[in-house]
Amino acid sequence: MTAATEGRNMHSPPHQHAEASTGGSGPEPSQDHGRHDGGTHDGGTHPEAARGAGTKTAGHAARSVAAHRAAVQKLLTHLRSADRTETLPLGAALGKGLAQDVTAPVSLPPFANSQMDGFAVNTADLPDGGAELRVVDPVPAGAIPARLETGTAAPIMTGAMIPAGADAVVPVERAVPDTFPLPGTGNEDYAGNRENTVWLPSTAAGTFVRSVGSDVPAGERALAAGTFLGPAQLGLLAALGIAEVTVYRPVTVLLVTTGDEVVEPGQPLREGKIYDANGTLLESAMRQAGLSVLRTGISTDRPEELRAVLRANRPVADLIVTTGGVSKGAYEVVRQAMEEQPAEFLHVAMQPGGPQGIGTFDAVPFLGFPGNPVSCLVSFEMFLRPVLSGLFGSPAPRIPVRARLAHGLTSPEHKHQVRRGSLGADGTVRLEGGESSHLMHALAGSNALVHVPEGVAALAAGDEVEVWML
Ligand SMILES: Nc1nc2c(c(=O)[nH]1)N[C@H]1C(S)=C(S)[C@@H](COP(=O)(O)OP(=O)(O)OC[C@H]3O[C@@H](n4cnc5c(N)ncnc54)[C@H](O)[C@@H]3O)O[C@H]1N2
Ligand code: MOO
Repeated sequence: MTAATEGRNMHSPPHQHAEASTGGSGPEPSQDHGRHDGGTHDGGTHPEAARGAGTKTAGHAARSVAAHRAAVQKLLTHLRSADRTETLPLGAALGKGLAQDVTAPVSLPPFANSQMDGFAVNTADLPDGGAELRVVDPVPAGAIPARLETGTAAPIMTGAMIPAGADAVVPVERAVPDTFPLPGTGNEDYAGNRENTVWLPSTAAGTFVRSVGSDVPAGERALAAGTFLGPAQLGLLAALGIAEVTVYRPVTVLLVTTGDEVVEPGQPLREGKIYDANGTLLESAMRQAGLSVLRTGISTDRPEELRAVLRANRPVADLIVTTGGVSKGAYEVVRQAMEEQPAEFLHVAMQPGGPQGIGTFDAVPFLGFPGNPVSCLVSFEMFLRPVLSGLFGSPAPRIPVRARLAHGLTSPEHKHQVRRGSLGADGTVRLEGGESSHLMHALAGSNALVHVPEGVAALAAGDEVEVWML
């Protein structure tokens, strides 16, 4: 939105919300206790509060974060369908979401084996006080050993099959002598001494034996549909002998940034213009989350141009995401481009990222994120990322951790505030920058989002908060 249109917005009539297209989330309880101006709690020091000062807006209650997330989920649920899956070799499946349950085709381990380099024994041969046992042929990993006869001990290597008749392994360090016979020399030890026997201490049955199926038995569900495939999950599939896996195909996002004031990085910056941060910021966040992203270049503030861009590219898009042009002005390009479409523009009780658009454009799901860069990333993290995680198992969900604030903060009581911060190794989190959503430098110096839930107006140093690592 340009300065000129901002000026005009101050005198524009209150915006009437479009018919809700997503439905389903039902009437929202009032979240904002009569404040609908998109400003903050601090009585006008926040730039966005100053910008909205004196503006009277329609008395619609803000939608809760949970309700908006549910609306986003409803908008995208149809993308979780069998015809949107593909079967890939394990090496290509990193970071994808598993589309079907995987049942273990074999047991892990597939046979009982030794957890130590030592002597396979029958514990009945080792009474209290230990016993001297005759040493028989060693069992290397990969071999099928002969049955262990009563009164004998078989040198056995880690991972080698436990001989029939043995029920425990004594580590070589606990044997006397604590060495194995030289390979190919029968019972001779490394020093060349004739050692036909070894003394072993008393041992409980099962000691250092990795029993068949103790990790996962054949026939059991090894991974559930919707699991994020990281190194550990792919490693498990490999251990089970599975070479290919069925995953969800990436969602393709058509990402369009807007604004007459916005220019591509690398271009000369004329007066009154700013560089497009949102395109790179969101494309990066989306690609990191496993999405396929199509960029169109920056749309001007002319709605017919934006509509043309969206129409030209919509056939390849599973989802359209725009930035900017969604707040209260009369000349907001995204709102205007969506006028004939089943989309609504509303306020979520969240800061930043309050103004949001949601609906469809020519039947393609559409999300309109606000123009401020931090608002864009917070919108992605609060709505799109968790919904995609829940539907497809990819990206991996953010793991909420508890941390102690390094210093106090204030927050608009009627909104869920998302601050940016740095979580240190000592478990304290330091806020980076203020609450304003244009603070890219502070965002770039952060490693976490800090959540201050609705109903909280102030927190002190040492108070616990929920933090999401970025
Ligand atoms: N009267 C009101 N005014 C505003 C409200 C409100 O509730 N009532 N909400 C404020 C809040 S909060 C936000 S966030 C913004 C959202 O506005 P828009 O989505 O319409 O976005 P714009 O006005 O186009 O831009 C906002 C801001 O972000 C800058 N911008 C836009 N695109 C980019 C980009 N690609 N890269 C970097 N920066 C970008 C733009 O220049 C503006 O400074 O509305 C408030 N106003
Ligand atoms: O606070 Mo706005 O919600 O800056 O995104």
